[in-house]
Amino acid sequence: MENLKNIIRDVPDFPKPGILFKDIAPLLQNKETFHQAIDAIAAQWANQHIDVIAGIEARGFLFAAALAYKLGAGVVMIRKPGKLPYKTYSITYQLEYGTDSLEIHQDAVASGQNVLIVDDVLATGGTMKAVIELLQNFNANICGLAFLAELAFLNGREKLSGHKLTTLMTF
Ligand SMILES: O=P(O)(O)OC[C@H]1O[C@H](OP(=O)(O)OP(=O)(O)O)[C@H](O)[C@@H]1O
Ligand SMILES: Nc1ncnc2[nH]cnc12
Repeated sequence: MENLKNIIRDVPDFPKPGILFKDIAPLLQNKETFHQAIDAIAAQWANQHIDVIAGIEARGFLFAAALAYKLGAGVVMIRKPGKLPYKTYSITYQLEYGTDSLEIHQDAVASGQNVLIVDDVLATGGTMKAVIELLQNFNANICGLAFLAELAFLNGREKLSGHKLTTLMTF
């Protein structure tokens, strides 16, 4: 796992001064590290009978689709405002660098389905907390939260207590 961690690039002052951005692009574009990351996250969630994987736009989509294929699940898109064509539920939340909103189709998840929520990076936890709230619109079972990487110094995990949470690496 050290090679996965080492390939993530630090970009200071992006997207705002004072933010140290963890750029996962090098991990994605390398065929060995991308494959290794997907296999390792999938292994953490094998045999959990997951029906759908909810991926968070944009980088979360890359992991959600690959993991869903690997685990035999469907994919649900959680998107930035105004992108989804059908009726939506919406939520506004605080980000490490501003506020944002997310939306989901009102028929995205069926009653009783097992849902895994996936994103690339856990920072303050604001995004994932909002997505958990968004999923309260459905009578679904949130199996857990899967991340590639956690920025532990931002204590995002504290906002997500009560849910099974996995990450491949911690900064
Ligand atoms: O834990 P938090 O503090 O909420 O931050 C984590 C979120 O921030 C990033 O998304 P971003 O909004 O930068 O979108 P992107 O994937 O479209 O680049 C990342 O992909 C997570 O979704
Ligand atoms: N510092 C950071 N690096 C990468 N993705 C992020 N999402 C929120 N904060 C981030």
